Amino acid sequence: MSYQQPSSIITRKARVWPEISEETILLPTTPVLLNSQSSSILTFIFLSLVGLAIYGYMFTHFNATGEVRMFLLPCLATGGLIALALFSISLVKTIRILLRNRLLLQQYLQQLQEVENQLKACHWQERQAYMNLDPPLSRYDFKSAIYEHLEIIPLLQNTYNEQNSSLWARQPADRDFMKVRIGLQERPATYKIWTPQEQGQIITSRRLQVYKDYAQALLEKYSTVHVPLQIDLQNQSPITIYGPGTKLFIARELLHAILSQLVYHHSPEDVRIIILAPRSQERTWQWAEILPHTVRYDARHSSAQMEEAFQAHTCAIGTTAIMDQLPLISRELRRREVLINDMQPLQKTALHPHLLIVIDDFETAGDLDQSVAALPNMVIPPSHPTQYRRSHLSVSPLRRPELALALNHGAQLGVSVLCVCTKQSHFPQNSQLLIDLQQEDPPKLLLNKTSLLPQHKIKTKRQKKAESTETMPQVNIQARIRQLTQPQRPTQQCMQLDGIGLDDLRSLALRLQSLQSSTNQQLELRTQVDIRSILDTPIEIQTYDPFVLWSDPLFRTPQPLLRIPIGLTFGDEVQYLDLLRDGPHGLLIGQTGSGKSELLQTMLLSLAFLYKPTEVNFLLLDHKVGLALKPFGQLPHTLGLLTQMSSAAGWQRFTAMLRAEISKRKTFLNEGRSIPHLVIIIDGFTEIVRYAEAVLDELLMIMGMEPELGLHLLLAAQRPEGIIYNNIRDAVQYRICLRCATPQESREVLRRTDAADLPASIPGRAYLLHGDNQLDLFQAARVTTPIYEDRIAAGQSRLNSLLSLPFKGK
Ligand SMILES: Nc1ncnc2c1ncn2[C@@H]1O[C@H](COP(=O)(O)OP(=O)(O)OP(=O)(O)O)[C@@H](O)[C@H]1O
Repeated sequence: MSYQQPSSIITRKARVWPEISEETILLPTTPVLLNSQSSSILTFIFLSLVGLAIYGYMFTHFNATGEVRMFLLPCLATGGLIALALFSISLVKTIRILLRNRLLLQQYLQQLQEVENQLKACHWQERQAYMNLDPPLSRYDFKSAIYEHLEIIPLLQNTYNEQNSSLWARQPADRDFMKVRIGLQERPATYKIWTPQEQGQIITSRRLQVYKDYAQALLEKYSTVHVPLQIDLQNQSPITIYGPGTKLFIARELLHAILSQLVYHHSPEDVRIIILAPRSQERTWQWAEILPHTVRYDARHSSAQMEEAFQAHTCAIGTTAIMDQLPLISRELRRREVLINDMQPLQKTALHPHLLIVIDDFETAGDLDQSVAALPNMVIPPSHPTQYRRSHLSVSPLRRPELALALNHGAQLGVSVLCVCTKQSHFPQNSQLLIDLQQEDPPKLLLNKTSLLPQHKIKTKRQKKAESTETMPQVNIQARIRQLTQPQRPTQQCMQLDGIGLDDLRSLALRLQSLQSSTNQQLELRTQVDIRSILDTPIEIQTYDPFVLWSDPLFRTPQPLLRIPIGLTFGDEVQYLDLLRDGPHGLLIGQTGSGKSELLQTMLLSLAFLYKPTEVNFLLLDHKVGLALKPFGQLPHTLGLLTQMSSAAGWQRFTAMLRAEISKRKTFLNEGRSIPHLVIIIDGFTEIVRYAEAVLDELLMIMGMEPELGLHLLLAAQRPEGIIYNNIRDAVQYRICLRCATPQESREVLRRTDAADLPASIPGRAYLLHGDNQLDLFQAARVTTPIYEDRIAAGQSRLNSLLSLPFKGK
């Protein structure tokens, strides 16, 4: 296979991390049942019967006078009545207790079912989130309980173009840079399940015992999750895959799977791979020769030389190729060492790009050259490997001095080593992580007794658990991941190892071959954007006629309606916000001076430019005097502008207005009439909610209404504030975040801290988190730009001038 020039450019997108719940879910307390006193009723019935029997006996057998008999009769009747009354009382009491216990049990069951639903949701969310981050490569057992209810697109079924936001997404600053999955593991869930202490004396009943077993089953089923198991190629190097005997085939499949994951998630800009493999494995490594990640990396290459370098790759198969490759590796390692030594201690950063040296096993006869008799005892000084270069490779590359720096100081130099070994004696020196495919005992050579202990414990626990829970998938442990340098860290168990076939490898390499990464640094992001420059047809203010534009099919985007330009992103691409696709509801957060008011104006003006008042209406609210929104009150689109909403009365006015509008819309809808969309902008909503708490419910109610009513809320605030924000956040679909005061605030809005790093000197710079989780960085357009300012007649309000123009012909 020969290397082709790349044809498609991949611009890597900003990443959005999935939300994984860390909440603590409480299992309900076992109810304290009351004693039903059924035994006391029986005693009572027995005693009453005995009493009546005695009376009866006396009445019939004693030869008493008629007077005595007369006396005995009422006694007998009274006694009988008292007994009956007492019996009824105690029966009622018992029934009450039984009913109460039944109610308690019903409530307990209901609580357990609610908790189960909550646990199910968290459990699924966590599994789906991790599976989205690390999907399988091609094949997976979709019938397995591990994948139940998950939506999975294997990496090979993805598109390999600009639209794929996960391709080459991992960048050096990301927490999962150089981390790749090797299979699946079972580990404790991120959310916690809390079991309450049992209170008081527990009276057990059969039903209660069934419910307690149910609670226990919930605890066992949901306290762990099956998620991908990752290894850290950057920080755990050297990494050895130990596949003795027949396991060598699986070890090589795993090695291929690791590399496939690596080249999918990392761009060749950030990661370069060098492969050293024996001639016997030529067929299994051919796919790697066309990967953009194995194009020879040489820091000294000028861009003019790059084209020539495209022809050379770093996939060295066979001893001759390896002997050519080793001096190059050695030279690069030395260069990195010099660079690191020259850096000030505080400046020391990981060197770029990260190099991964992959070494296959050299065990088969003929994999290594025969030692040359003339140079049997020659020792190569590590400082001059190339000068003493031999033309034969008689030991595995792992033993070669050229690789000593990579094995001993790889972490500092930005170099990792990943190898396959079939013998413990071949493990590289300083091996940090061992992926042990051997089913039996761990290698004695590297593991002392202390490291066996936790593993033994885990195994026993797992066995016990497997016996007790039938619902859990029963999978064999296929590999054990041991930290060799930190024996105190528990061994991880891999339940399903990844692997990939040669056909899939070839298909992956062919798709990646035509791609090239483009860095965001190459593309500029402007600092000033005039709103007129982002509209599809340039607007000439002096001759602008709104009616012409509203009916111009080229100018407006007919479908989907409500797609408005709001700024420019990298490479002068227009940034759109689609209130239908991304919405209907959204948030705009930005600290004071970040450009919030300007952006609101831009959005309103974009909508007014593009859509007629019969298509879009506005309802505007500002808790302050509303200087920014005031000019828009004159637009024919605007139903109302309410300012100084700092009292409950103001809010009541708004709700009354809104309710009337909603009921009008409902009537219109029932009559089959079309209704314009209503964009409701609330500036300073957290302040308004503080004055009138009922506002929050009202807002949430509006957000829950059916989309046919055409309501679109845009809530603007300076910061995401506590509980108010939390409730709102879940109800909105898109979020625009200008500069935030703190990383925490940014995280609350975007799930990442980047908005806190937006430059304060560039107002209007913002992130847009779309409804489908895509994140875009853009520069918001302005209604009034300094350029435009000069062109407006002196003394005229800048904004009013612009706003009056669109409707002059009305
Ligand atoms: N998109 C933009 N491009 C360039 N400059 C901008 C942009 N948006 C705002 N600015 C500049 O930043 C200043 C502050 O903007 P703006 O008044 O919109 O901030 P704000 O976030 O609404 O502040 P506050 O919350 O205090 O009202 C503006 O006067 C303008 O000079």
